[in-house]
Amino acid sequence: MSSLIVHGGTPLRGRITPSANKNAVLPVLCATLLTREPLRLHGVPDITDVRKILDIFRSLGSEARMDHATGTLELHHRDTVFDAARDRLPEEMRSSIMLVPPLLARFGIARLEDNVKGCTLGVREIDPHVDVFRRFGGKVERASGSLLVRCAGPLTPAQHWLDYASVTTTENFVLCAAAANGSSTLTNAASEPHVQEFCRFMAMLGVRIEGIGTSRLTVHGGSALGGGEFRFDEDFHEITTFLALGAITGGDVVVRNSAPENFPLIDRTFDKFGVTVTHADGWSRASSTGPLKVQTPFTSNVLTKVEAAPWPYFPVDLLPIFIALGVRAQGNAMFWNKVYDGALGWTGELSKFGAHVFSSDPHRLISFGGSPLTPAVVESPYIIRVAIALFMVAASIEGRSEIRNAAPIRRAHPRFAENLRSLGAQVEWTSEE
Ligand SMILES: CC(=O)N[C@H]1[C@@H](OP(=O)(O)OP(=O)(O)OC[C@H]2O[C@@H](n3ccc(=O)[nH]c3=O)[C@H](O)[C@@H]2O)O[C@H](CO)[C@@H](O)[C@@H]1O
Ligand SMILES: C=C(OP(=O)(O)O)C(=O)O
Repeated sequence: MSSLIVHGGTPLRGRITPSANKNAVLPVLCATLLTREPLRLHGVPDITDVRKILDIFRSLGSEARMDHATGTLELHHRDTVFDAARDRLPEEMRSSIMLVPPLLARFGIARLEDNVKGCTLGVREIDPHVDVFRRFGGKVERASGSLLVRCAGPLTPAQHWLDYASVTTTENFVLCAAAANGSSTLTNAASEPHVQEFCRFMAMLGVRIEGIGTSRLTVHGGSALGGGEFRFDEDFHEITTFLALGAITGGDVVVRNSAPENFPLIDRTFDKFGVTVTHADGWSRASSTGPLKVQTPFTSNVLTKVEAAPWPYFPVDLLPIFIALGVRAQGNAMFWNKVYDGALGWTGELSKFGAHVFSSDPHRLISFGGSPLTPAVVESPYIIRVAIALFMVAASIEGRSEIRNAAPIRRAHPRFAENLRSLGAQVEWTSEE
């Protein structure tokens, strides 16, 4: 078990250049399997989920050369072979499910392990994915401990309307549609910045996509896909995380940010906790005058609230980070996770720091912020952003705290402890890897 040990209470100060977004990089990596042409990807983060995908590529016979010093990945799926009886897709990460369409398109079969689950956020359905595979002509059946998906001939174009704007289901639809010969349309598509980035990568491969960034995507598939070069954008999760770390420790952190147009709602949410975010010349900065304080609403009988749902709502993966700000800020706030039904169970750990939060139901939490906090040993669930949130609270308290089971952070944030130390944090992992 990897724990993070922090001696908190130091205001973090300095500049951070964020890495790419895991949730853009992983669907892109899965998509690369659709083309037999060479590819060069820039800004690939050294995170455990990426390593797992590259390992499976190599075991299938693909060439994958990663230069960790520059973040450049050379990929070539020319002699790739998949054997459903032998090859196992990576476990403990949701993204493995996006290897299914390229495997179907190339080999007519894919096998998905039941343990292809990501963070333990509650129910994470497989059925919307199964619906998509079936729409494109896939046959789906249960095998022991896995799902088998087959397609005797080429995938056929499809029209589909999702029950809800699911991120990876949208990406799976686009992957299937790129391989299907004709035009396919998805309604109620997800539109997160990482979904848009993934679609731009598909366009670079030669797939024409209309409606990127909207809730209806039309994909013109079937043409031979090319190779090329692609550079990943900065991760808005990591940008927000470091800005929040600066704010919660009373410091001054400046983060590179080439896409401030994605931030108006995130900025307003910071504002609700007394943190002002400014963007200038490709950098973002969080500042506060004095201790954090929750804004008082003008409406009577309501709490200041953070309402997380599919984009363009406030992003659900950022909710724990703002819960951390909530327990630090004077005043009360409500956090509403409209997506997951099991994403707030961890909040009892906050009481070990002396924080006061109340779960009104599986989707809603109220923070009664501003209580004096003391260092603690806490245990993170298998949820990347919760390990970070617990770390944030610990970093704001003078003294030694320990975040047990913090390794999920390595799924998404390369050089996390190194970046923190560059800002002045006293932090270390108890074990490497
Ligand atoms: C690899 C990857 O990209 N993972 C992200 C992706 O997961 P993922 O694509 O698995 O998440 P989905 O968008 O499918 O949502 C997950 C679950 O939330 C529930 N749900 C979701 C939306 C909704 O309007 N109603 C609803 O009930 C469903 O039970 C669903 O199974 O998107 C999630 C939501 O932004 C993020 O937390 C994950 O980090
Ligand atoms: C929940 C996440 O990842 P996954 O979907 O792989 O569990 C995440 O990136 O925060």
